[in-house]
Parts: sequence; structure tokens; C-alpha cells
Amino acid sequence: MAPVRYTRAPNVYSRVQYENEEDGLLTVAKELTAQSTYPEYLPTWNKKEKYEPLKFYEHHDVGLKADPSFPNLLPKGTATTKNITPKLGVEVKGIQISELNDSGKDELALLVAQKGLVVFRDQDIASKGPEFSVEFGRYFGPLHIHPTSGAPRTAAELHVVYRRPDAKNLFENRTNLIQWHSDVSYELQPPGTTFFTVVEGPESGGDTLFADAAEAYNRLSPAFQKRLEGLHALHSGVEQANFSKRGGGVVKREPVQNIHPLIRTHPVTGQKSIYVNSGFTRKIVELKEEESEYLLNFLYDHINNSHDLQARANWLPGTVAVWDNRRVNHSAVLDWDTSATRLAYRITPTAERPVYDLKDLNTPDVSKPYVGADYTPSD
Ligand SMILES: O=C(O)CCC(=O)C(=O)O
Ligand SMILES: [Fe+2]
Repeated sequence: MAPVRYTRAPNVYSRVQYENEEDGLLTVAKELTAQSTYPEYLPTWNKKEKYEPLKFYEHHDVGLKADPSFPNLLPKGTATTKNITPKLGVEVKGIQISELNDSGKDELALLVAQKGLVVFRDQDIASKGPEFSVEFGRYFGPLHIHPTSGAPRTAAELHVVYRRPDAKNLFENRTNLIQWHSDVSYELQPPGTTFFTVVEGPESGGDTLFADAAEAYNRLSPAFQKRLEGLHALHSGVEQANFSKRGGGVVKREPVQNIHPLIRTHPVTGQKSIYVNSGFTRKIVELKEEESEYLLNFLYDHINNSHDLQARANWLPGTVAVWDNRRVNHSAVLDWDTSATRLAYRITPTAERPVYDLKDLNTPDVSKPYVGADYTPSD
């Protein structure tokens, strides 16, 4: 059977970037470190770093505690806001997220849940060093340590996205490099409020695209919504781990596959969204293969190609975008062909095990057992 149409090689960013190895620590070339304006964020890959499988924990979203009038996050007369699109995304200026007290952080989580994406301009958080971002992020949930990506030498919890100045032309074998996904959806408890900032980047290009899977759900007819209820999808981290291994990279935690409801409900807003993505979703477990492929391809088309439920963030110095990874899918845009470096990092607090019905929130396993033939990834 043909593979799902949108499933391509995982993360084009994870192409080999390391050149030095000192005692199991892979690092980028010394000349690149010398040139970097933020060398403390350059990726390193520690071959000795190994983690146990992630275990279930109860997640209580801090957005639930927030004052919905946002007195700390959006103080009147100081903060300004502007919607990026009518429903998805808002741009905020005039406040420093690094200075928020706990109430302000609760409000930030609520605003991100409500808007899907919040773009803060002129932030100083990166200049405070990697350890500050780790401490900041922990407030929102236990931080995810990515199994294969690089991390700053002093902050294993940050996920680094790096394209070196002499990156090869990735369009040689591809017509486009768009890779829609929701971060690490294969985990038992995937991320929620997710922070991303580009500390070094091209003058133009290298934007990030966002698609609103809640609006995508709302656009479906009631009959179609009903059909999706009760279905579950298998998400897989196996191909990403294999890809890293093949390139001589690291696998810090054994890859997992998890089954999540196809429609999930947000614990803070009560909003439903379609929880599939063409990066990590492999199969709808209640359906036969052809049926699953047919339905997944429809949903991928609907989410990835409906530009009228999407937003695009551009990166100015000091921009921090925060998205709700439960509700939006995203893709990098690798469109520049100058020798500009792009160096970015993500702070990735994890969230609840996805549920369709909020009465199942924080129960260890609400998915039906996977009874189909064992799924064997092709990669
Ligand atoms: O580089 C980007 O714009 C997005 C990268 C990405 O998908 C991520 O770090 O989650
Ligand atoms: Fe991502």
C-alpha cells in the first residue's frame, strides 16, 4: 500500500550539523562557534545522555488559574495587542515576559490557549542565558527533553533549531520543504504552551507557519464532526529516531508510539480540535489501512492547505512566539538561500494526556487498546 501522501522524511533540520566530538559530545565546527552572536545557544548532542521512558503524570494547566482580564500580562497603558488574523494569533508589544510574576504567567497560558498563537516583540529572555529559559518554562509544566535534537551545552531541556551558513541546498531533491506537524505528538503527554525564539536569522525569510486545528474542526459539518468522534490515531516517534541514528546522531530516549483521540478537547478553553499532523500521525486505529489513509489525507489537506485558518510569524530581533501545541500545527519556512545562519530555540513544557472528554482528564489511559495488526513503520 502506498504510504500516506504527506509523510516525508522527518525533520529536514536534523541533517548532520556536528563536526567535532569530544568525549561523546558532538558540537558544531569551531569556526561556526567563533562566528556566532549567541554561541551559548549553539546545539550540542551528548551521546552519553540517556533518559528513561516518560511516565504519566497529572497535568493541571496554569491557564485555569488566570484572571481573564489579564491585569498582569496586559496592563492597560503599557501593553498593546493586535490580532494577526481574526481568530488565530495576536501580537503583543510593551511587556517583558521574563519579568512576569506567577499570575502573569498564568495569564500568558490562558491568552495562548485562547488565541492559539501569541507573538511577543522586543523580548530580552534570550539575553538572560539558556538556564533562565529553562527555569521560566518549568512553570508551565515539566519540560520535554527532545530525544534526537541538539541542546545548548548548559541546558539539556532546550530544543535547538539550527541552520548553518554553509547549509546545502535542500531544494535539490524537493520542490518545497514545508513540514506541518505538532511537536512530538507521539509522546504520551505532548507539549502545551510552547515558546520559540530565533536568536539569529536571515534578514528576510525563515518565518514560521501556523494552522489552527480548532478552527479546522469548527469548519466541518456536524455530520462529519460526528463521524470523527470516538476515533483514535497512532502517532510515532520511531522514524525520527531512525533518521537521527542513520545520520550518526543521538537517540536519548527509546522511541515510542502512542494512541491519542482524533479530536481532543482543550482543558482550559473546552475547545475541540483535530489532533492529527502529517509529521507524526500514522494511522487511524479503528479503520482499515485504505480508509485511514483516505481520511488522514483529507484532514491533512484541510489543515495544511486552508490558508484561511492559518497565520504566519516573522522573526525580528527579540521576537518570542508562543503557541498552543494542542491546538495549532506549524511548519518552518526554509526559503532563504543566502549564507545567513538561523539559530533558534524552543522551551517545551508538556501538558495533559490528550482527551476527547474532559471527564477523562488526568486518567492514565483513556485510549482504547490498539487491536489492529501491529503497525510496522517503513523507516
Ligand atoms: O524553525 C521553525 O520555524 C520551527 C521549528 C519547529 O518546528 C520547532 O522547533 O518546533
Ligand atoms: Fe515544531
